[in-house]
Amino acid sequence: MSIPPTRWYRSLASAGLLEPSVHGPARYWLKVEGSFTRAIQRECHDTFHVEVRYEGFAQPTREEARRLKIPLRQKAWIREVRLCGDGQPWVLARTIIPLSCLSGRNRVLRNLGSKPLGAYLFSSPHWRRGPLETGICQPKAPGQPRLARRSAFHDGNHSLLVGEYLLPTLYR
Ligand SMILES: C=C(O[C@@H]1C=C(C(=O)O)C=C[C@H]1O)C(=O)O
Repeated sequence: MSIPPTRWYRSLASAGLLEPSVHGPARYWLKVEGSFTRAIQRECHDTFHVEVRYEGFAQPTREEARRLKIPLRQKAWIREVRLCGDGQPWVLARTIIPLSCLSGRNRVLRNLGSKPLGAYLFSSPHWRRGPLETGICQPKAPGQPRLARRSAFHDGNHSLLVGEYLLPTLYR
């Protein structure tokens, strides 16, 4: 299950002008504050786990590079996971971590494995979340996400970008 091309909007309201379904059952998940991992864990009856689909140095998309203000050809540490509740994938998450973010105390970001990134970001006093964007996906196959959310996290002048793509199983 891969991440489809996505258009990003500064607010839920502006995305809603094109895609009224943002105001449907997914709305809660598009807006929920604090750690998304925690919010998902609260919804599980039984188990929660993070399944790593990809972790390594790769090329961000042009749009991601522009959003992070990094050189267009510079590779970054990219992490793609599935957040699974009660054995089902509920969310696909894609995180872009620029090279400048991987030194010093943040070296651990390369060694997360199945530990949720949110647990690290929200337990550290250094990271602050920027505003939430709303994403409208262009699914290419049945079952792919249609709606997403994204925000940058900042540690001083270092930033990383976390996109969370909601699978219909989460909100239907
Ligand atoms: C940013 C958070 O981290 C979550 C955990 C992720 C991971 O482990 O890669 C990715 C995206 C988020 O859904 C959060 O919990 O808010």
